[in-house]
Amino acid sequence: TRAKIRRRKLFNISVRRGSRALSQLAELPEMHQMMRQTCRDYAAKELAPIAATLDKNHTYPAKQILELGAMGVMAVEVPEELGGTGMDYLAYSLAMEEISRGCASTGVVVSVNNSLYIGPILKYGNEEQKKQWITPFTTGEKVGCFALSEPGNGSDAGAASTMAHQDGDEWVLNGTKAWITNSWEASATVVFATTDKALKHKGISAFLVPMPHPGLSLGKKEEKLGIRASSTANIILEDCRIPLGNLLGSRGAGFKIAMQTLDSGRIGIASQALGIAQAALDCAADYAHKRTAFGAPIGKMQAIQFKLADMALAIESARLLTWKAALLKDAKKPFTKEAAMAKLAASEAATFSAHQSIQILGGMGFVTDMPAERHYRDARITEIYEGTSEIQRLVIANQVLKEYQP
Ligand SMILES: Cc1cc2nc3c(=O)[nH]c(=O)nc-3n(C[C@H](O)[C@H](O)[C@H](O)COP(=O)(O)OP(=O)(O)OC[C@H]3O[C@@H](n4cnc5c(N)ncnc54)[C@H](O)[C@@H]3O)c2cc1C
Repeated sequence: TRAKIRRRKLFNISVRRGSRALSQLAELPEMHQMMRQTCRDYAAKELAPIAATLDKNHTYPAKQILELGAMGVMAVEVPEELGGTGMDYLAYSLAMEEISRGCASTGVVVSVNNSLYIGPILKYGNEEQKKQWITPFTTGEKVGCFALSEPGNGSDAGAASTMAHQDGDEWVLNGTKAWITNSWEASATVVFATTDKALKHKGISAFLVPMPHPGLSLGKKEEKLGIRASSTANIILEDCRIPLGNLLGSRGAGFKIAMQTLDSGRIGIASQALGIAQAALDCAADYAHKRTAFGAPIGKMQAIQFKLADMALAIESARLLTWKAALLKDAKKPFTKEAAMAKLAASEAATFSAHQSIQILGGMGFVTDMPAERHYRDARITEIYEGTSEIQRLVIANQVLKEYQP
């Protein structure tokens, strides 16, 4: 009987623990609700009204990034003693969704600073590096970037051809990094370069490089389909010298650092995609109430209702996956598969919803008077960067096959 009671108690505890985690998916803790509401209000008031102009003129949202810094959104996961907000990845995901709902370009600036730049330094940096390379990047005054891709390799990141060799007490970097978000505004970058070519991906190391810096120059700003208020350009390294102490993590650990960074980053991009998808639904549902055809609001027509239902379903399913990936990361459990699933589901929800939103708006969906066409353009990148949809499927399949290893 005692054993039975013990089992029942254990069972109750685990049910209670489980239900606490589950209840986070249904109803967020108070601090998280506050973060979500603050970002939602800010995005509705300060970002949504200017997003079209920022997009049209390719304007970096400098003032808004400073304001987001003051709100604690530029370094959500960074401990308070380093100048950050000291919250978790679920909070970061909520902030990213709401900011991107207002302006997806602003969303990607926030995401690169939080997950791609600060993320690896927080995990692999020593105390001195954290103080020097994280704290000034928590306020929005400085932003960072992440230089992994190259003109010759994106998905196949292990084939990096940028080289780093040691010369006395310095590293000397040579090569070209491609597609680097935030590069034109950044004050520092994490750069991946090969220190030992014979070791292939195990010979890649990560470096911290200040910007601007002698030997580092920028390519032209890419003319993009979407997220046009964020800058994307090559970073060219020609005998770029940095102190030996700017190595991040150990020599040869670069590929692992990059892959782990992208695992986390994908939760941020999933959240950006959710924001775009939600904005597309906001726009379409509002229009469905107001637009009349054949004597009734188009929202009364089942064909339109089914589109709205499918959009809402795709968004809510992807949101649950995204929150689950964030909760696993926060619980320090493996989340590679879930982050890839979240990114895949949310980016496909975004392109699907943006497509349907234009259809619901008809001709008005095709012109810049309404935000639907921008959502459609902005959504597309979420299926490409931080791993294409094909790469997410490979990551998921790898994990699934591991689970079934005979
Ligand atoms: C706007 C923008 C911002 C970006 N920001 C950054 C940044 O800040 N930092 C950074 O380092 N990079 C950045 N990137 C680069 C981005 O991550 C890459 O473009 C992406 O990883 C794809 O690489 P690729 O363009 O070289 O395509 P490729 O790798 O050449 O892929 C071409 C096609 O082949 C498919 N493919 C490739 N390998 C496989 C495979 N094994 N199985 C099945 N299909 C495969 C791909 O899915 C894709 O459809 C950015 C890109 C853009 C467009």
